[in-house]
Amino acid sequence: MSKDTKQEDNAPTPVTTTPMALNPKTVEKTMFVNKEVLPKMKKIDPEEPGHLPLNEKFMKRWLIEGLIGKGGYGEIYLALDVVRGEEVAIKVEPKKRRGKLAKRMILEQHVLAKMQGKPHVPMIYGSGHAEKYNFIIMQILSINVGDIKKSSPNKKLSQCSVGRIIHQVIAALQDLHETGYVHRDVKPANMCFGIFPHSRHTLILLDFGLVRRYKMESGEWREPRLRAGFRGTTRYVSIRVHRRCEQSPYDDLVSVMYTAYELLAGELPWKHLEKSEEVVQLKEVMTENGINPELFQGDKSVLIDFFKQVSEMDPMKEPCYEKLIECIKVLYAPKVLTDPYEWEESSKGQDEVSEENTNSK
Ligand SMILES: Nc1ncnc2c1ncn2[C@@H]1O[C@H](COP(=O)(O)OP(=O)(O)OP(=O)(O)O)[C@@H](O)[C@H]1O
Repeated sequence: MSKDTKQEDNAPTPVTTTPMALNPKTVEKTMFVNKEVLPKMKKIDPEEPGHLPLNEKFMKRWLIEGLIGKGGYGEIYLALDVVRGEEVAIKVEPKKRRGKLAKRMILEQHVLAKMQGKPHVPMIYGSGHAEKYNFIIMQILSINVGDIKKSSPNKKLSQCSVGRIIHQVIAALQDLHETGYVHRDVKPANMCFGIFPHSRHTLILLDFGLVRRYKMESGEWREPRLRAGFRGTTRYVSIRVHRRCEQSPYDDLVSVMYTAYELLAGELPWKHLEKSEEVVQLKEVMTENGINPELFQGDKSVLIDFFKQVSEMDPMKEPCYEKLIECIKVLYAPKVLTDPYEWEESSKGQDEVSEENTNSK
């Protein structure tokens, strides 16, 4: 569960009927999935109630193969769609939480449905509700960026990978913001790459359970509340969120800024602080009186311009996404978004070796 995340406060949209019709246009063939790139399975504690049973069919169609993700509200399973012979991800959330109807996934499927066709959101193949759960059937993705970082040899990513990740997150947020919503939980664990040769360099933003509408269909911004509840994850939220301000696109971009720092530097300066008041103090030290050079020494200095641009933005205005992208491109030039990432380059050697071994048998 995201630290400090709470129940979404938007009006819910009803879940689609059970199950929503599959859209053949959005169904991607997953028959030739290389199991090596699938997310690692988590152990299921048999004592803990509420899991979907392994090797049984959910809704008579999706054979549950393992647990791949577990948040505070829902669980994500790898499953085989027995009708199409394809691997999918199933996100489930109990319909009731502490006696109340759970709304997060209802809102999430609503926003995901609106965003279908955009390059940086997961494709959804169906959604609805079963006896005890709300569920979303979606495109299966690779391990998340937070776990990629953790498994890299020095627990950080190269400037070139970070630049390309951040470029794509900004593009993902531009699409979401243009639909009228703010994400409110941008962090490395909510970013995954695709698993196919044509999608493995495309970053997908996940977890739309905390979104909030900030502007109307007309483009007019909603009146900000004087005091908003805390939504997000302490490590990545902006100073404004600590101060309980209404979130705007600016706040998502501040989370992108902290994400960039964490991926590049290995950790954020407040990683080991437990109290939210201490975290916000250090965030203030970092940017409140201009960018603090102490915290941007060595390799981190490449982030100074990006930090300046984001932290000097007006939170009440639409961001200039193109300018931010131009600024972050400096980190990965002359590479391009389709070039292999460092983790592929290290596994490429191994793939070649294992292929050679197979061939020589
Ligand atoms: N479609 C997918 N394919 C592969 N892995 C996924 C997919 N969706 C989610 N995951 C994995 O599951 C993890 C949790 O997913 P998600 O954030 O959507 O769940 P959540 O219950 O809303 O979490 P939280 O309580 O942290 O907000 C992600 O970090 C990711 O690693």
